[in-house]
Amino acid sequence: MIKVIVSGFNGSMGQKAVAMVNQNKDFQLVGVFNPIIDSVDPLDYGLEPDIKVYKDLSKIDIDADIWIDFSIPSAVFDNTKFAISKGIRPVIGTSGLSEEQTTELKLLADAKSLGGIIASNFGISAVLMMKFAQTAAKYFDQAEIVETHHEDKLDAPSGTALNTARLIHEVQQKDEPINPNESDPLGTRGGDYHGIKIHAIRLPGFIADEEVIFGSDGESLTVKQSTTDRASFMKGVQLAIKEVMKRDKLVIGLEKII
Ligand SMILES: NC(=O)C1=CN([C@@H]2O[C@H](COP(=O)(O)OP(=O)(O)OC[C@H]3O[C@@H](n4cnc5c(N)ncnc54)[C@H](OP(=O)(O)O)[C@@H]3O)[C@@H](O)[C@H]2O)C=CC1
Ligand SMILES: O=C(O)C1=N[C@H](C(=O)O)C[C@H](O)C1
Repeated sequence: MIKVIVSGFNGSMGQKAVAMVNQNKDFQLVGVFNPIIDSVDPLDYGLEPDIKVYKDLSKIDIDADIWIDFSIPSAVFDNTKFAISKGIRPVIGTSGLSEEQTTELKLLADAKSLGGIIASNFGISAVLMMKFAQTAAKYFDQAEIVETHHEDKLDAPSGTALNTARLIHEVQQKDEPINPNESDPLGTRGGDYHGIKIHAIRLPGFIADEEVIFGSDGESLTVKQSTTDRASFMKGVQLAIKEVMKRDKLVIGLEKII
């Protein structure tokens, strides 16, 4: 039985993660964490009475194999560092980690031979979109990314958009802006990652969509995915949990293991 702690347990994704863990016969929910809660009574959250509810990281003292994190960008680094320090394998979905933070976490986990994953997106459609985009980047020199999310999203660009841009850049290895003479007083050309423009839309009526548009002389190619239910992320989380239990390194990106 794989023992799991869910951090950010009562958020939109945390609730899906708790439900998934409870439904999977190979997993056992042992604890949940969120510092911004009033009660530590599991019954107040519809949890079984033996589940430990924590609001203080330093008080987490239970035996656990996996730390699932769907919290907030400003907290995920400290949460992950804590999990690694306790030998709990991190399965991190929270966005907002910088490249430096990600590298530091990888070094910490690898030094302890601890398996884990930081995945910008656990959705199969998004992972395939990123893989297809990386393949297309070999044949198209120019790409722009448009990501659309619900209006409560705290960070922009999305972790998925940033990871897509990284994967494209890995192949293209370009660093210059496409048109350095461009005038854009309103910032309408979007963010710039090594010449790959990223446009972030925040609107009610959406969960998470992304399209990657490639352009070349006389032709274009669009790779697009849409998320219409957060439950879709849980297939990837389950797969990641089982996979990291067999590994001794921190993996960056679900696309590296499927
Ligand atoms: N990788 C993936 O596939 C996916 C990643 N995400 C990412 O997951 C994260 C969570 O998304 P979502 O569930 O929609 O957001 P929510 O705001 O719904 O949930 C976040 C939860 O974390 C809680 N929280 C606040 N501070 C901490 C802390 N220090 N430690 C633990 N929990 C804390 C919040 O509490 P309170 O509300 O009281 O502040 C809230 O309950 C985001 O970064 C999002 O981008 C989302 C979907 C898929
Ligand atoms: O905040 C979200 O909702 C999502 N966040 C992740 C991201 O930043 O890419 C994954 C997905 O896009 C949903």
